[in-house]
Amino acid sequence: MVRGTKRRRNSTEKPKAVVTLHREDTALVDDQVTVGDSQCTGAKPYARLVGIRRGVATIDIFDDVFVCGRGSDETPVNYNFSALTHDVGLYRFISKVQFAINRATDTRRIYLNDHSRNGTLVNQEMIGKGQTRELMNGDLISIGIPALIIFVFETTDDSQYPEELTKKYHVTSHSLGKGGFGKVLLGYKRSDRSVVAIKVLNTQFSTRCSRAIAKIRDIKNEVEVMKKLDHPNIVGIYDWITVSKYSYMVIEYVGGGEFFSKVVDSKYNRMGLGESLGKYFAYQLIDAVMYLHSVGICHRDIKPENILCSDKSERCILKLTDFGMAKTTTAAKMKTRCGTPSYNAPEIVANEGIEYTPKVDIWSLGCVLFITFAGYPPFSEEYTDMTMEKQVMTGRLLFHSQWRHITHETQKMIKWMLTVEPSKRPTAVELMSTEWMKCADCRTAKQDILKNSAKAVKTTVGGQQTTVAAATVISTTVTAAATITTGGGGEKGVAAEKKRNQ
Ligand SMILES: Nc1ncnc2c1ncn2[C@@H]1O[C@H](COP(=O)(O)OP(=O)(O)OP(=O)(O)O)[C@@H](O)[C@H]1O
Repeated sequence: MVRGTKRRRNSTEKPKAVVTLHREDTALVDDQVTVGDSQCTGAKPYARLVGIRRGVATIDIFDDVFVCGRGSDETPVNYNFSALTHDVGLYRFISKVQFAINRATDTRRIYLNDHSRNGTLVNQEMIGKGQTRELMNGDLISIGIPALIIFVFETTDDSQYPEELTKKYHVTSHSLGKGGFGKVLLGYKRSDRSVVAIKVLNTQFSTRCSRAIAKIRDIKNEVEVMKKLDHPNIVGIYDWITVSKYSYMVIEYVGGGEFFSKVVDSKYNRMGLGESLGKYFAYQLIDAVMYLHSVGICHRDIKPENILCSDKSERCILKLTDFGMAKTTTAAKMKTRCGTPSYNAPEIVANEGIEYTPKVDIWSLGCVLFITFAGYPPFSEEYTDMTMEKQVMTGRLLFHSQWRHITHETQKMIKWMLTVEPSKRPTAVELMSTEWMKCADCRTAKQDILKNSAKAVKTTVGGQQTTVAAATVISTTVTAAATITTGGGGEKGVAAEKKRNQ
């Protein structure tokens, strides 16, 4: 069994928010901004409630006490939600006085006081009538139940984003995650209110050496690759804006977090996702890679961290992302040693400067599927009997007890993908044509992908048509990111590997 190390959370590390969005419903705000009296005096608002529900305005806050609720003659409020009276399901949750925003006159800290019986939630945590919570930039405010997110709370500092970006997109301060280059923020398109993810990339600085993204040229390559792609299992791109030393990639919002978190989820007991669910995901990933290779793109960094889940449901749609290492195979020979060590194919590990092919993606995919079915990594420095390089170069695989629940056919397929000799390794087309990929779970996956893409809308990116899921929000899950703090075996092995690879 693989022995791993615990991923310790730094005491200063803040939990990461993961937002799940069911696109059917989203459609953000009307851009109307209601303002307090102070506007007449030319004062600046100290905070803003960004409405992320159709009909809910974005509200600039000037007053030290700002009350939101249905209101009545006896209980006047600053914002009365009257635009939501048609939305009976939601309106019934709103109290006459739902909550108040308070700014302390001395410390200038900002608080939410919950006044309602149904309750107000901050980042999906119930505050409760009579209780108070300090608000932070980017906090999500819901009413009654976690899914009914109404506002993103923001302290105001508009100046940080360039007009080229803000005239087309509203950038909230709600962080979806952090990468080696910077951050990923929740935003929405001003034109149709659909939700987007905005990657803010510092073009002069990258903390992650493994990622060739520090230079504008490399970001351009990533964008050019993404613009060529149109597949339901690949994250779509809407826009790319570069101003001064920052680049902003506006991409499809995928709200279920990394596939990595799914495979290490304690509910699977570190034993893998099992045959049925594993094949459901295998179909989607093979389909994505088959498409990529058919349009002459090699990803070169396939791993669970670069696959996002559409939502938190068990059978979600997977989307391949992070094309920072991708290469157009028709344009140039691939020789560069890149990718993530424990997912790299032997021909990359050999580092002999010999040209390799898109089969390197099949190897990485084999590693991902091995982990998916078994819950532990096929190659790892945690195996102390031989170096990781040797494990990869010899294709040595350890099959622990969990494989007893996986069919021989599946095991055969994984071994085929992890064939050391590239010419004997299958192509994605060959994998897709096997009987193995004709199972009921694969058919279900196919139907689910189709259903998901039926909800897609066509958006123009740089003159090209890109399919992106129709963003219709609401139903967002915020969870702490500390999923990998305990446990052993596979979870620790995979988690440790992830840490090492960063
Ligand atoms: N399209 C998206 N929709 C929603 N959340 C996203 C999206 N893209 C990224 N994220 C979130 O942001 C986090 C970091 O994203 P990203 O993939 O850009 O960085 P990374 O892969 O960790 O770093 P690097 O790009 O340097 O390798 C992800 O783990 C995910 O939680």
